[in-house]
Amino acid sequence: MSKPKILVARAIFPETIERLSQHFEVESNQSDESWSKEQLIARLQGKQGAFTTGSERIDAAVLDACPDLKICANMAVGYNNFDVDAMTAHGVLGTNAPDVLTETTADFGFALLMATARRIAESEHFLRAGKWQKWSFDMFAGSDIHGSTLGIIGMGRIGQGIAKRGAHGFGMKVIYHNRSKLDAALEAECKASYVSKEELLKTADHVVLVVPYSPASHHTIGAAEIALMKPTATLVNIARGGIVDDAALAVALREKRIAAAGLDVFEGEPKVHPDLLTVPNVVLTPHIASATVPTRRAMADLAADNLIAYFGGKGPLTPVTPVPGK
Ligand SMILES: NC(=O)C1=CN([C@@H]2O[C@H](COP(=O)(O)OP(=O)(O)OC[C@H]3O[C@@H](n4cnc5c(N)ncnc54)[C@H](OP(=O)(O)O)[C@@H]3O)[C@@H](O)[C@H]2O)C=CC1
Ligand SMILES: O=C(O)C(=O)[C@@H](O)[C@H](O)[C@H](O)CO
Repeated sequence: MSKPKILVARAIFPETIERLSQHFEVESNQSDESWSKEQLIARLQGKQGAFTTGSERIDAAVLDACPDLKICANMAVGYNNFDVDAMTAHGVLGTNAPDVLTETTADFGFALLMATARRIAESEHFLRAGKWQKWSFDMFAGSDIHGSTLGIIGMGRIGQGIAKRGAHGFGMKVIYHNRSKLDAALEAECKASYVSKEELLKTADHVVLVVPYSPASHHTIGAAEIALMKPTATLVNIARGGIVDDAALAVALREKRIAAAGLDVFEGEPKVHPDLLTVPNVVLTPHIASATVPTRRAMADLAADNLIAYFGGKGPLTPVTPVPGK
């Protein structure tokens, strides 16, 4: 029997390609070229499965043009690159890669918070530029992490990981906002209290965003929300580009309406709003929150496992679209 045909849309570990090749006829983008939508559609012709990353938009145009496609397995927990309604209407399954990256991403969220609040990147640039001539009482004085109030918007798996690090490791008071409240046992584990978004923005010393991107969460933080925050507050976005209005944030940072921001994700990335590149009080990283070697391997393994389980007749492991018969 011939093997199902799959497309691996971006360069990935050679071991993952080897493993997939045991089950599938694999075409892969190991040169990591940037494909246009037309090129993606051309490569997907005759393929029953796709190994995708957050970079490939799977929408009605792609689905209409690729009638053989049955499943797209994302090597990411976020799946806002999938048009879930269009995939459901076309009977194409989507899977994501949850859990395996939770702790690694929470570590990074906390690292970015600390770098931002304690002005680590800004002070390092100052030192490297040869500007350090003397000690002074307020040189790069930032804000404290320990004992401060941490506000988390998007208190899911990763948000809870950050909350535990803050509450148990740094004695922070943790407040959070979701559309729904966590159950009491989870709140106790995270030492966290539910508040409205407005109260969170007004009272938190540090606001961390870990909410998935959707039309409902578009510009969760814009000029009006920033205006509610303390002038000494920091804002960290490890969620997705589009959760923050980057243009409004750049203005707020320049005018010191909040103290600082740490951003791993950007509207229209890999492009970054030019004004963010020129304000000093922001730490910018290129979407690397899940980037440790073991975690990237685990994410690739889970995406591959989803394809293998589905074509092996077991059904997808971590579906994000409805699964027929379930
Ligand atoms: N920078 C990076 O490299 C990475 C970024 N991410 C991002 O982090 C996101 C979260 O991942 P994970 O924690 O595993 O996901 P979860 O689904 O476990 O958590 C998401 C949380 O957000 C809340 N939420 C969803 N929509 C809204 C909304 N409109 N307003 C307020 N709260 C909302 C949910 O609660 P409720 O439904 O009650 O609202 C839930 O608690 C991913 O979707 C991805 O975009 C993840 C990994 C790495
Ligand atoms: O999992 C997610 O949602 C992410 O944002 C990151 O872990 C990925 O690196 C990125 O999406 C590429 O697939």
